[in-house]
Amino acid sequence: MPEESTWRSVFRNDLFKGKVALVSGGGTGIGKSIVIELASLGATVVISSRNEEKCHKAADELNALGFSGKVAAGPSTNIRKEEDIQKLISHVVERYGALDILVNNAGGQFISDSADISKRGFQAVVETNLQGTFLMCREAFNQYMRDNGGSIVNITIGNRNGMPGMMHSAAARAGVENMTASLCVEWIESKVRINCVRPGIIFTESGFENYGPAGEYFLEKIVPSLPAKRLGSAEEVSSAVVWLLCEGAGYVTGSVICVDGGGSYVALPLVEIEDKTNLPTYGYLPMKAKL
Ligand SMILES: CCCCCCCCC/C=C/C(=O)SCCNC(=O)CCNC(=O)[C@H](O)C(C)(C)COP(=O)(O)OP(=O)(O)OC[C@H]1O[C@@H](n2cnc3c(N)ncnc32)[C@H](O)[C@@H]1OP(=O)(O)O
Ligand SMILES: NC(=O)C1=CN([C@@H]2O[C@H](COP(=O)(O)OP(=O)(O)OC[C@H]3O[C@@H](n4cnc5c(N)ncnc54)[C@H](OP(=O)(O)O)[C@@H]3O)[C@@H](O)[C@H]2O)C=CC1
Repeated sequence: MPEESTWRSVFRNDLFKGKVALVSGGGTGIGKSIVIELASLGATVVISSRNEEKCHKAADELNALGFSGKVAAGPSTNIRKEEDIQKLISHVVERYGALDILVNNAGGQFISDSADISKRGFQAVVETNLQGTFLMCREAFNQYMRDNGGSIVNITIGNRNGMPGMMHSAAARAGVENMTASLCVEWIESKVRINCVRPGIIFTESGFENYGPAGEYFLEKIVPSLPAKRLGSAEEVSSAVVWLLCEGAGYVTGSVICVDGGGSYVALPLVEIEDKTNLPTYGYLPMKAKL
């Protein structure tokens, strides 16, 4: 047991006191839950997304709940646009004097068979999730973290077994995870740590609203196949994010934490596959039809 005078748990209320954080997509769902954690632990948090009004509403709501003044909406930002990102990062650095923490949570996709995804559709998803995350990281590094250090978490998606029906997003997020592996080495000299959190299926009203009946399919078909037998909560994601961001994770960089109730380790029925043998067999022993 360490001496009492030197003992201090990493889990304490002022963990992020004096820190300035930026959470993209922080006005809704998982992002909002990350904002609540960071502000509760003392950080000043800027949130941004395309819909500025939504971010102002969320900031007002959270400040009224007791985070008085700790949460602020930044300018409207589409992470598909480089100039929006440059303006957002300079806004944070100029107005708050720092950018210690960046959470790249903004992202999304539509559900589609891969054969039906147009070039524009594929580009839109890659620009949002891979290019957008890269440009946010690059600007945060160039405008602040290169000289001052910092911590970055990128939110990805449960893509270990691919993701039939959301191929474009799973591929883009795999790119984010590999980019993270490169950046963690390139930027360690600047004392920048960068990690990913890979959520499985997390219930957020905002997220599921996008999917209509496809969202219902997820709930009905996939949940019973999940080892945890339930969806995850936004709070279960945000608690992993704040741990990665905090000083207690000081030796963790380039890693990916799965928050998925074990979903990565089973084959999920993400698409219906017709019950007939349609892959031709190569071999000499006669096989029974169903084996
Ligand atoms: C453990 C394991 C767990 C495994 C299981 C894991 C489950 C994961 C569950 C994940 C949940 C979430 O991510 S929840 C988060 C959900 N939230 C979101 O997705 C919101 C953000 N998404 C978006 O904004 C959109 O999806 C995105 C495509 C990125 C941008 O859309 P925009 O309309 O702005 O794009 P545009 O530039 O106007 O359109 C470009 C083209 O995109 C295509 N396109 C856009 N929307 C389309 C649509 N609904 N259906 C078809 N095609 C579409 C068209 O081809 C468009 O071209 P034209 O036709 O020529 O115009
Ligand atoms: N819920 C789930 O099961 C899972 C979610 N994820 C990922 O977690 C993140 C949060 O999802 P969740 O909270 O569920 O859903 P939300 O729809 O609430 O979150 C997505 C956020 O991203 C913002 N956003 C989307 N596109 C852009 C853009 N081009 N520029 C700037 N902001 C953008 C949205 O705001 P606005 O529309 O105002 O721009 C919104 O606030 C997303 O990246 C999602 O893909 C990953 C795995 C599973």
